[in-house]
Amino acid sequence: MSATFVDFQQVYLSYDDSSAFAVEDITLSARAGEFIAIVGPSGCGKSTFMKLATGLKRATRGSVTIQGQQVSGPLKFVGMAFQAPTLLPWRSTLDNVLLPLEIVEPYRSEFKRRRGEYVEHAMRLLKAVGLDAHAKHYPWQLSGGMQQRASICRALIHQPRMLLLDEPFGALDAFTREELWCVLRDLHAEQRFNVILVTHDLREAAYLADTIYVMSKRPGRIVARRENPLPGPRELDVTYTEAFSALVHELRERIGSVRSA
Ligand SMILES: Nc1ncnc2c1ncn2[C@@H]1O[C@H](COP(=O)(O)OP(=O)(O)OP(=O)(O)O)[C@@H](O)[C@H]1O
Repeated sequence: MSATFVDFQQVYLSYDDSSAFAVEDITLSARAGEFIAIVGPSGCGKSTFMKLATGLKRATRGSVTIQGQQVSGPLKFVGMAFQAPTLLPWRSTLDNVLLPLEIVEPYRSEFKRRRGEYVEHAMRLLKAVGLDAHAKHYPWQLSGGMQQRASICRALIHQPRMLLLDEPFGALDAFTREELWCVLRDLHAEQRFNVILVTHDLREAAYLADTIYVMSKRPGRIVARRENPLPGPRELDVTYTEAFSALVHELRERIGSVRSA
């Protein structure tokens, strides 16, 4: 069993310092390399949870630690990707992927000297997601799925120990989404970074995550924790099995009972 990587202990967050909490009593821990998914109804606090995990927001009460260190400000060893790929339109795919290295230390001060090495690394990532032939293309020359692949490469370029994904595949068609599930599965299997995936898509959570947490509506609380019974890494065929459907149904029921509560 690996050591704990992310640890939330009775965490509360209020945006306006009132007693109205956006999230309440969150206790959760993830092992190093674990892939967790957070699912729940709209507005339950999934994005708030992300802000707490990256240090963008500080807990009003309780403690958030990463590798045993209290989180007290924005963390550098985190990569993030969101529903909108947010690539800069005037930069090529390759230059978009390199962007964090031009901004974040210690890479920034080494950027000019080590550019060749950084480009090699970016090209390896682009190859892993099938985009190496598009490195010189601009975002407007890429499909939505290709842009999202590029934004995942950008999130991984500084070899983060933790990858935070907020509905990263929400805007994509079902086929592209499933293709990107496989891309993410393979990158995770190879590099074993921690992943926190926030999603409305229960199939996505059941396919990708080692552990799935269900949150209640505001104030967001964790109402269920489910370890994925299906051995990983999973092939897409698993999504047609009874065991997979049973897991998705179970999650749906838990969310249903949260919504009607
Ligand atoms: N900056 C903010 N200031 C005040 N309240 C906020 C702020 N951000 C979020 N909230 C409130 O906190 C609660 C949780 O919001 P959050 O965005 O974390 O939910 P979510 O589960 O990610 O929602 P969705 O699934 O719709 O994206 C909501 O009631 C929201 O109105």
